[in-house]
Amino acid sequence: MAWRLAIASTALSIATTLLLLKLSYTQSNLSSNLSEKSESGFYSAVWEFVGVAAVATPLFALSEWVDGLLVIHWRRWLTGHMLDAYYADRAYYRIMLCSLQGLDNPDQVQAKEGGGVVGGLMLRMCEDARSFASSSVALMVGLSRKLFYLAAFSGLLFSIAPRMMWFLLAYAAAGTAVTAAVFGRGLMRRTYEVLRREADLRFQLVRVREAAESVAFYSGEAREAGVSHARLAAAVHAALRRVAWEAGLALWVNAYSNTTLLVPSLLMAPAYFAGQVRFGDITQVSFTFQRIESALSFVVDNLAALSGLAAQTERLDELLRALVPRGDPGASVARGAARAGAVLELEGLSLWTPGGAQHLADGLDLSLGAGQSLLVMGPSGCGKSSLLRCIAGLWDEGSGTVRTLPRDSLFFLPQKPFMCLGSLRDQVTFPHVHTRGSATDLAALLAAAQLPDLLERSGGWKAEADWAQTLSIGEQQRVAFARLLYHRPGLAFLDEATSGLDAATEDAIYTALAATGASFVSVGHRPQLVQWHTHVLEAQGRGRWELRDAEEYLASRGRAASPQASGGGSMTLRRHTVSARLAT
Ligand SMILES: Nc1ncnc2c1ncn2[C@@H]1O[C@H](COP(=O)(O)OP(=O)(O)OP(=O)(O)O)[C@@H](O)[C@H]1O
Repeated sequence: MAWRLAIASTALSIATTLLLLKLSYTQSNLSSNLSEKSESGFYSAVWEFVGVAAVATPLFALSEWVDGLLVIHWRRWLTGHMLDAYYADRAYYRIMLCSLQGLDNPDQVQAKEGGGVVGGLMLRMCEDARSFASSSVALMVGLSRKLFYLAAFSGLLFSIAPRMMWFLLAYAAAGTAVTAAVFGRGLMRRTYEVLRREADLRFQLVRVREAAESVAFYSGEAREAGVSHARLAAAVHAALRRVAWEAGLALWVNAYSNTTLLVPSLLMAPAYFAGQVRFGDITQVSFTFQRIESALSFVVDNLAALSGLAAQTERLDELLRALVPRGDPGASVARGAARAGAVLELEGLSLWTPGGAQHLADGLDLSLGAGQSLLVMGPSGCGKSSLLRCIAGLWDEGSGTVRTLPRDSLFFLPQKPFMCLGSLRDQVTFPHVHTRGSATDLAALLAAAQLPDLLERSGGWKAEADWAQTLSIGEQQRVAFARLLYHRPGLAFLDEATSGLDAATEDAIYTALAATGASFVSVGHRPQLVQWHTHVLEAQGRGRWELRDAEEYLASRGRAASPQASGGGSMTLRRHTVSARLAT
């Protein structure tokens, strides 16, 4: 559609240019007949003018309308294309990882200093695509129209006043060269800076909105306001610098174009006084001169818009480049299908954090059979969630092999619950778009997830709310568990998915999970979780992990927690302290 509209816009540009050319002859006739006091000639020129104007007026309006449609259709295609690239191949996640490492913009320190250029780019993706589409269409249409003017009018001017044509060509070439050299790159840089600083400010405000409650609990307004004000100041500073450049450019453009105002009359006057040309020729030459002058001065007149377009193009290009997968970064984990009877196999798995700063697993071997379950334990930051990231295919840096069931038989409950935009039903069926099963089946899932009253409380399956803000973390974890039951995976992963729940609810949840017969892998800190698993994988530090049978693990813990052991003693002591405080 955009291509068809572009062709229509070009055809209309040609038609309107021809009409303008015709109009210049009509105007010339009008003025000449007036000055020669030829009444009949004057009125026939008037009718001619009315005829041309009657065709030209709707054509100009049609041309505007087609240009407007072109902007909208192109914008729709461009934004749709960028959204596809953003969601394809988990690019949104990859560029988040890259921006954390400051890789989004190889030649800049900006990524670290600005709070994530890619973060800002992502926020402005739709906005940038919209303004890119409108300004590029405006400039393209403007440029093509000027080229048609140039083609149509330069022959005319050459035939009437060749000296003037040469003057114009030389003048415009010099003007364009000076403008591009003095203002071009500088203005483009300033515009880019303004776009970037505005994106930084927006990024900060969105972050505060997302973490509003935490900021409020910390009474962190003053600090966050300080950061927002600093970013606003940076945006204003960038805008002031651009305005200064624009003022300089406006001064130059005015001087440049005003200089040419008198040229046609000055150059034509001697021939007119000598009776060699008619008066109408002077007006026609002035009209033609202005058309050609404006065509040749396209760069001078539109430098601000061109530099804005260049900055927008650069930003979109940066984002598109970030969305394209980089070449193979080197060693990466191999993947395959689990062999018969197994649901998860890790063979000699070595895992690094992205960028390779930390070694999280060193030659880990593990095999989990159907119906078995594994609890991953270890101190905070040892790499428990990262193991799941690697199994899910989010992280790849390392070596060894991961074999699992097919991706659609796996289901991950991440550490931070995610509530999508949409109804309560959407929360349970996410990421499915179409619901499987009846409302009663879904209600049974909520009941199994220990949320029997949520449906009624929320106002039905179609109720929409900001679920991430209105449900407690524990409730969000239970909704996520209902989601897991809905998808009935062969192998489920629960990353501290019950950390917000009391022990009784956690028990009920694991009972429901065990009843499904699915294999599952949990990440957790609480020792009482062990009872629900057949195996325990515990971090030993420096990337080493120990796999044990759950019973063996409990037996060893029992020995360690005997009254003689210091850990058991301190736990008892703490309980006494609490009850003493309560009694007081
Ligand atoms: N995107 C990332 N880039 C680089 N390092 C990261 C990234 N994400 C996490 N890490 C680091 O990897 C290490 C392991 O993180 P991980 O989330 O796996 O810890 P964990 O054992 O699950 O911790 P917790 O129990 O606190 O959830 C941490 O030191 C963390 O700082």
